[in-house]
Parts: sequence; C-alpha cells; structure tokens
Amino acid sequence: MYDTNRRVENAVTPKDIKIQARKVQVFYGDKHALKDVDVDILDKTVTAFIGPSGCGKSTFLRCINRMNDTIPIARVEGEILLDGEDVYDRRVDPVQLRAKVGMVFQKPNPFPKSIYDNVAYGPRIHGLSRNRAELDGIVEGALRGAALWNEVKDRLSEPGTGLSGGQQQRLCIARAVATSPEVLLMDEPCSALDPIATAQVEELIEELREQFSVVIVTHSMQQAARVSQKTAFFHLGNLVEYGDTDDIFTRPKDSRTEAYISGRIG
Ligand SMILES: Nc1ncnc2c1ncn2[C@@H]1O[C@H](COP(=O)(O)OP(=O)(O)OP(=O)(O)O)[C@@H](O)[C@H]1O
Repeated sequence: MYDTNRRVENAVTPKDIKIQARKVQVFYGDKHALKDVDVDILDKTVTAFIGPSGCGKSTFLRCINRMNDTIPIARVEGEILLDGEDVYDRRVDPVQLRAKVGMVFQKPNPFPKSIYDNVAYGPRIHGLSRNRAELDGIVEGALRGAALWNEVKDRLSEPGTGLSGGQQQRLCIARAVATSPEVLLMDEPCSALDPIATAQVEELIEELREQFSVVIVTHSMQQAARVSQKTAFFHLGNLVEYGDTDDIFTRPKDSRTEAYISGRIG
C-alpha cells in the first residue's frame, strides 16, 4: 500500500544506538500524556513518529532536547540517554543540548534577521568560529547542507522572513544544521509547505541522515514510508509498535497499528 524506502540496513549494533528512552512518562498537570515509552533510536537513520492527533508524538519529540522544560506544567520522568548520557542530568545545560539536538518546527519560524544572521545565530552564541571568515564558511556550509545556498547566496543580507515558505523552512534547517548537531528533530516540517517544497525537504532529509540521526513527526503515512527507515506508532500516550518502516506498513503486529495505517482509527 505504501511505497517504503527499501534500503538494506546493516545489522544493528549497540554503537548505532544514538538515543535510548527508558520508561519515559510525561504529565501536563494531571494529564498523563506519555506512558512508559521505551525505544532505541539509531544513528544515521530517519525515524518517523506516527499516530492519531493527541497521541503524544510531539510530546515525546520535545523530551529528547528538553523543549518540554519550557512548558511550566510539564513533568518528565524516566531516562533519555544521548550516547549513554542522561539528557535530564542536572549537569546538562539545555542550551548546549539543543545545539547537539536541533529542532525544526511545523511552521517555518526564521528570526526577524537577515538570512546570514539566522544561520550565524547558533555558531555565534556557541562560539564556533574564531573570525568572520570562519563564520562565513559555517554559514555557507549550512546553507549548502540545507540545499538553499544557490537560491540565497546573492541576498544573504536580506531578511529571512522575505523568503518563500519552503525556502524559510530550509533556512530553519540550515539554522539547525549550523551548530553541527548530532540529532535533528522535525515536528511536521512539511505541513505548511506545498508539494514541491515538501519534495525538496524530503530529499534533504535523505541527505541529512548520512550525517546524523533524524526524527520526524508526520501525519502523512506516505511521507513516513518515503523518508524513514524506522517507524514508531503512538496511540493514546503509548508507543504501541516500533520497527522497520517496511514492516510497520506492510506487516504490522498490533491491531491498533493495522487499524491506523488502514485508516480505521485516526
Ligand atoms: N502544553 C500543553 N499543555 C497541556 N496539555 C498538553 C500540552 N501539549 C500537549 N498536551 C496534551 O498532551 C497530549 C499529547 O499531545 P501531543 O501534542 O504530544 O500529541 P501529538 O500526537 O503530537 O498530536 P498532533 O498530531 O495533533 O500534533 C494531548 O492530549 C495534548 O492535549
């Protein structure tokens, strides 16, 4: 039914595991939004989170780079290990963590600054360059990495907000990529884009996974099937099923997954 991204993946060894979630629970006040989530997310792999609205996909995504810290009523329990280190350890600085675990949101949200300054923002606050020439190099590299360089190289001082929606989303990807992240979290990154811009971002995701782990929340099962190698299906706060994308879409083990992918729940 779905055209999955069939590439032969090598057998998984522990060193391929980038993120380990153990018994992760999230509460918003009294609401128990995420229940006992255990999952291993692989390096250099695209993992899709799918499931009906309100099932906890974005909540779990936001646990990984501690964006839930910014929601006063949110409480997170359990462990999320990035390369074996708990991201909720008191010694972890969330700002440093978010440079390593970048995020792209549903609606493109460039800063009200120039194209150049949008991309240079992270490298500047994290002191990643010693001089302007180095910073120029990082900005160019990130814009090339986000497949935007050729479209903007002659207008770097113009506002990022003046770009088209698809270009703005690739600018946000360049901004995230500029701090050389190890993981990129994408929360419905194409939902505000037209089909052409969506195809460009999907192509980009395929390139980015050569460098790091990409986790994408999507409502489009076709998109999950096209871009991901692993898929996690969430339902009512539970991670119901996780496995190879091909298996989830063609041979789901759980009746709830089967019902969702065949359009009977959602
Ligand atoms: N800031 C918040 N305050 C209170 N409750 C919240 C908050 N964010 C999410 N929730 C609740 O937590 C549950 C999970 O929401 P979440 O946004 O993670 O789901 P989702 O699967 O990403 O949904 P969607 O696909 O609609 O974006 C929902 O019941 C939602 O109402």
